[in-house]
Amino acid sequence: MRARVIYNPSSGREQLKKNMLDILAVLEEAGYEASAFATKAEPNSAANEARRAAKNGFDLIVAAGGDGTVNDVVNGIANLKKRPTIGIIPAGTTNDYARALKIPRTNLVEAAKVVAEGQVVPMDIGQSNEQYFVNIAAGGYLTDLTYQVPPKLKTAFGYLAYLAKGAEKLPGIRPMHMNIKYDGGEFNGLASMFFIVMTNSTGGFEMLDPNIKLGDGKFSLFVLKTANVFEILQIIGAVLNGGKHLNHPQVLYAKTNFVKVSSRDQQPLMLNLDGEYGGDAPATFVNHQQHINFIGNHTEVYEEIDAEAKREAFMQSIEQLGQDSP
Ligand SMILES: Nc1ncnc2c1ncn2[C@@H]1O[C@H](COP(=O)(O)OP(=O)(O)OP(=O)(O)O)[C@@H](O)[C@H]1O
Repeated sequence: MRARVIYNPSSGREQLKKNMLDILAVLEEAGYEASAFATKAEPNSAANEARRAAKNGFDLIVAAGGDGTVNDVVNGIANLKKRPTIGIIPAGTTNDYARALKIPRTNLVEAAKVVAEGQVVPMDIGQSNEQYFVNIAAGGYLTDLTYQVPPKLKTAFGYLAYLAKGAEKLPGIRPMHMNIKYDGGEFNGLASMFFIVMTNSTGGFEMLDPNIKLGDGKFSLFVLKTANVFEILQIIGAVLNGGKHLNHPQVLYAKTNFVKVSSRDQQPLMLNLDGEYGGDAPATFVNHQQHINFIGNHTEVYEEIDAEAKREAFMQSIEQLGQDSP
């Protein structure tokens, strides 16, 4: 068995570099022939290496860095027929996906040990047009504010910081026209943003959707129908209060395996995939059920589905998309 550790040498105050020999030793101990690749500060560096390693038959790719590195590694291998298992060693400023998989986030070598144990969690992967995302896709007028939130604030308060930043800019907030089609429904009207969530580890919010079940092939779709800051703060309060936001009159909530978004607004409806700018609407989001095996530290038993069931579910969503097209 061969493992390729793809690490971002700039993340986590260079701790990865310092611990790399120990990390490789842990993997070797577990029976892997392990090697490491340091990413470069250029687009797709991790993606290109992940793709190369997958094509060369590596069994395990370890994404060592923040959420950006995980997203990049996934984008490198998601459209390959034979996809290696992915492990994570969290070392970024945001490590939401590692948290969702219950990988230790304070000690890099401990994280490597969990990866070496190799408990597989088949995870759904989202696709937006040609790009893939693992955790969250969002869009709207507020979305561009994520780029203005300093990384430190991002860590401490996550999406709360992001929304607070929005609240601070109250006069600047306005709803946009959005048309959002999903399994069993359609929203057509004004909204300030939408979220497509795949885990319950998204920034400051630990429980955006109490009904989330990893690997079920469903997105959790939220449309925030208001741009009124008091209502938005009320909704945030309801989220923190244990899921009361699901029934809030200004929140549309649905479980769906596809989402199709367009806008007639004069401003572009900007998209954000796993925290990075992901182009503008129109966009089609599809869910590839249990598409990539990640390593997690879960005690729950996952209901694995077979290839035929996955294919059927995917074809169904594509069919529905086709019917919805103008
Ligand atoms: N050698 C490098 N030097 C500087 N930047 C790099 C290098 N390799 C990758 N990067 C950049 O690091 C970013 C990804 O960061 P990553 O997600 O790993 O951790 P992070 O900086 O903590 O960010 P995040 O907030 O997503 O956790 C990408 O923008 C990528 O281009």
